Amino acid sequence: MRRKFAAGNWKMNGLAADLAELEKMVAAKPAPSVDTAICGPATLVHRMAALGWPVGGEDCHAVASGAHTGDISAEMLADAGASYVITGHSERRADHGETDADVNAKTRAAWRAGLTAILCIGETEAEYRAGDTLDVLHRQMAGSMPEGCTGENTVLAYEPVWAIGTGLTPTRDEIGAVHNALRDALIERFGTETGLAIRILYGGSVKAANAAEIFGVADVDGALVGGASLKADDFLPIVAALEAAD
Ligand SMILES: O=C(CO)COP(=O)(O)O
Repeated sequence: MRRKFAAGNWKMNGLAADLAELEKMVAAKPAPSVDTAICGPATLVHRMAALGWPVGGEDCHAVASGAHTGDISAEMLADAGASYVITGHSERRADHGETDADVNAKTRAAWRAGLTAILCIGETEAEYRAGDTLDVLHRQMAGSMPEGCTGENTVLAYEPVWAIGTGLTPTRDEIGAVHNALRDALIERFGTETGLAIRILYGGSVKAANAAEIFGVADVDGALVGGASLKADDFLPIVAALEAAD
């Protein structure tokens, strides 16, 4: 039985003053029946973790330490109190040219440090319009997901690039068809037990207003939430909707 999971991604947002939002979330003590986490900027991870809410990084380097100015290793995130790290977010793939092989290496780095990887895949608008969504996702999964994925060390996040920060989302049927195909692909690659254990999150313009509808789709195990995770008043209703979902 997969535990539902509501994860936030603060992206390049968050100053010390914004920790007050996380404090509000902690104070609300929401939904013990679902997993929650906020992935925050590296500058805040330590302080976020100290508040007692599960925390993740947004990226990590593939190696543990060394001459890589400005980079953060998975071990550093774990040392700062993180339990998760996002790998392969489309903004890193686009802004930093990260390839599936890079994402694969970063995901293995996350495991090495004892972190759970929230591994992101998703098609661009052009790929969506061309009807190539599943081909793209299968290719990204094949390249980005290392051997050894389990329900504990990896969470898969389907984030259509064209739905991120745009207010657009695929239809329920489209999300359902994609998540169903991803589940089949996980089972084929990792076997039935593991394929059924790996959680698949949807991400892209999830808000309180559409959360219940999205969480009602089969094989949606939760969400990776960007903009609506920055404020407690936006994120907590999403967590509540996940808890209420069948
Ligand atoms: O990229 C996302 C989460 O990783 C989604 O961002 P938005 O929820 O702001 O669309």
